[in-house]
Amino acid sequence: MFGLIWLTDLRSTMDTIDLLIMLTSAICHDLDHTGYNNAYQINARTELALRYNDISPLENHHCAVIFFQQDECNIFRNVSMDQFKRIREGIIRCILATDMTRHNEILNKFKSIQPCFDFSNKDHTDVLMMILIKVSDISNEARPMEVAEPWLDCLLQEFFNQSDMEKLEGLPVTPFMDRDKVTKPSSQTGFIRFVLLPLFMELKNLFPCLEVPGTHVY
Ligand SMILES: Nc1nc2c(ncn2[C@@H]2O[C@@H]3COP(=O)(O)O[C@H]3[C@H]2O)c(=O)[nH]1
Ligand SMILES: [Zn+2]
Repeated sequence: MFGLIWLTDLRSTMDTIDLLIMLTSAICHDLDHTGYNNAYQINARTELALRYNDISPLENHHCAVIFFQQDECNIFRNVSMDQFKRIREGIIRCILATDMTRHNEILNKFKSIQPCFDFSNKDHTDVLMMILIKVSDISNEARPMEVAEPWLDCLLQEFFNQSDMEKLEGLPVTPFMDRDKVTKPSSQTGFIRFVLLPLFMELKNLFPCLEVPGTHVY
């Protein structure tokens, strides 16, 4: 997120509260993650799923953890009431946008406003902020291989751990997490082609400076 803000020079088009919202959301967006995704939470009827009525249980939890912090851990203790209201609303919007079941909804919204994007229109910048946190969230593959691959290995380990648990508990097995069906290349080619690139390409259309010369994707 920090890199994206710099590369797209958002400091000249968005105000500092929005930058604070984006950076804080990026840092906190997976706070206290259990390592099991929403589908598991819902199918296993975990405490989180019950608490949040199956509605983005993880993302609701990550976000709530931020605002439960008190005293010296409350990073908002010095902001005014009005600023707090705006920051809280923005962080909730950004973190809830990281639920991948909302991927197409948010991407389509961005596509529809893209031709007439206006930085002074709050509806537009709200969608852009959701897109930026989504891009940051799934951007591991945009990093050099020696940085990305160890993190990918951790991700696949987490996936396989979940599908093993689903098998053990007799729950529906999440296909893209099944060690008997997924390999590292098959997982990544599908994810990059169908999820990552369509999202990244839309952001590049708004910010052509994000395209690295000589890497045009057709
Ligand atoms: N297969 C695959 N999935 C990814 C990759 N990066 C992010 N994701 C998925 O996108 C999800 C975004 O939200 P989470 O961080 O909860 O969990 C993440 C993973 O399920 C990747 O490089 N490969
Ligand atoms: Zn998440």
